[in-house]
Amino acid sequence: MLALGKLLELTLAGREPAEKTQLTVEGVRMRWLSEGALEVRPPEARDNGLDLLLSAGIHGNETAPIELLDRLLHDIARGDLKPRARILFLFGNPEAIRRGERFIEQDVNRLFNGRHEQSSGSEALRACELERLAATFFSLPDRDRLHYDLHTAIRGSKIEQFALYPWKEGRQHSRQELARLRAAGMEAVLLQNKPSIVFSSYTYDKLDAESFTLELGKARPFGQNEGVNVSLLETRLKQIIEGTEPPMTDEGLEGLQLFSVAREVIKHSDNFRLNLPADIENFSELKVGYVLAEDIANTRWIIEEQGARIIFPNPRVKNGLRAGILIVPTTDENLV
Ligand SMILES: O=C(O)CCC(=O)N[C@@H](CCC(=O)O)C(=O)O
Ligand SMILES: [Zn+2]
Repeated sequence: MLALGKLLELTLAGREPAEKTQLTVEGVRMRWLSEGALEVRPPEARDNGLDLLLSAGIHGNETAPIELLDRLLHDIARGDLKPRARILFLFGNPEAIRRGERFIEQDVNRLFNGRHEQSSGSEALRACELERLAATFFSLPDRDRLHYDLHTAIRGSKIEQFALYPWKEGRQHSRQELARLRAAGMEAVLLQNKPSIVFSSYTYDKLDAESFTLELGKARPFGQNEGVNVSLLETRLKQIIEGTEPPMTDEGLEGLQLFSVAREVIKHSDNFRLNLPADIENFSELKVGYVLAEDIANTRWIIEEQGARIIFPNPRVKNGLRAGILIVPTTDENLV
């Protein structure tokens, strides 16, 4: 296998490859761009006009998605997977991946859409570099742009695999992309309704990609991901890469649960208290009237919404950041 197919090994060892560009037997060009960043370009005659950004390891302890990208890269480097799409592979936070931690000083996924400019340290620099790599990759005109930012969650979930679909003023969510996600094994999609500072929101908002955060199961260390079943996603990604994806129809949305954000719960101070059991699962339902959280100056987060559920509850985030998202079921009427 070509040395550049071993991007994960290089990243874990903190090494630069001796050769920065390599050609597979199929004429696919692999180009190392920076730590944890590799571009794959099919021969011009085979290029189908799709630019696909696949990122993982934005949180260093979320290893199942990193292993999935590693397998795809190996297949490409061996010539077993024959891309027709241009692809950018990104391992988001190399130092955190090496240490098996979510982050070192600050969460990279709270530093996009310019937030890194108001901050400092290696993770702010990395967010800036990831924005630059994505912007350069998505700068070619007249091409389709797709970004999947792959994650696993801190806790278990009543709905194991789901996507978060960013929001931008004046842009509508795509039915076709939701059908594609359904075929890739996603059981639910959270339709965002305001701007955000995560990586997928940056590529959706600033780079006009169709972008998603995908949650694939519970975060575990390398080699311990038997419980995370990514087979449907892996099959679909291979089809997208090779341009052999079956056509998507409206029926493709069947069985996909849609949610919208009712409120983001923001932690304002060290007095923040979240009234949930430590082992609560994502998508747990909360009854109207329940006091979800309390914060400084007698602030109380009381459930008002029928059918409310919680995802990503985390009272340990830094002040000013999201400590959970309250979501409610929604319909597909606003999709295009
Ligand atoms: O399990 C958790 O609490 C977090 C899992 C995770 O990392 N989720 C992403 C979601 C990004 C988005 O909102 O699109 C994150 O929190 O960064
Ligand atoms: Zn994550």
